[in-house]
Amino acid sequence: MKLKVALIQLDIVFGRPLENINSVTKKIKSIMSNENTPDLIVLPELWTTSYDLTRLDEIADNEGKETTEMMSQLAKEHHVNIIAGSIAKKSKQGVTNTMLTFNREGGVIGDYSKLHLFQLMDEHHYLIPGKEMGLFEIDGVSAAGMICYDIRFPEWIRSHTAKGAEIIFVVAQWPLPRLNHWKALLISRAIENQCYVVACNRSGSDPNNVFAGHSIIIDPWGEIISEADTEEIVLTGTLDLDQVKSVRKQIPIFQDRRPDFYK
Ligand SMILES: O=C(O)CCC(=O)C(=O)O
Repeated sequence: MKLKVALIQLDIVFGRPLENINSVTKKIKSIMSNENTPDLIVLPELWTTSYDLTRLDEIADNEGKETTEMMSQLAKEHHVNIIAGSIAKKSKQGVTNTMLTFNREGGVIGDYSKLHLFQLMDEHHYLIPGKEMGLFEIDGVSAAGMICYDIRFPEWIRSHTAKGAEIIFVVAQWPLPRLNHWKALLISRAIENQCYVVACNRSGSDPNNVFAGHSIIIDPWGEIISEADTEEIVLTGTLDLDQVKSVRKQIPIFQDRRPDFYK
């Protein structure tokens, strides 16, 4: 089983959802007008609003309705799976940083809200954390979604791969000064979980940060399949899911682990 992925590494206009929605729609249509179309498209974290947290009351998506309508329509029209990065989703309880995933029929198959809020970028003052796991199934493959800072918590990712996830999708707004952490953490997560890691970061800057880009696709052996630079790009790659099985057979860490001792 093979899965072709396309990661839209884009610069995001600060606090202007409409402009971002228009430019992402154009990019998705352009990707899907090529001959070699992907099975799956991935967007970065908070791609509609960016980190304009003080204006979330005004610009967060009410129950995620606008994003759901638009992405569902695009997924269905182009018969493509879409991991719609994450958005600021407003509900009665507060605003979450939420990753919505759509299948080729336009159905919502994943709804994961960031568990670990990143204090360095004030998330804990404006957002509430999620309460659910990020597991979903895409074209019959078990996968999980993670949002940016989540990758610093290996136990969170392990709890998903222990339940069968073979691909970890990461959406991010990871700042440039910690680019070395981004790469080291993602490669480590791939090696220790013997899974694909598909990570889409943003490029450009906002009033407070310059972002790293360097979206990346890593195989279950920890090898980099493709990697972006800092600029806007559509990064593509093909995942061969048989490789997950063969690496897990060669070094059977899921059989050998001793969770009873990990307290
Ligand atoms: O952990 C980091 O260094 C970056 C995390 C981050 O930027 C985020 O979660 O938005």
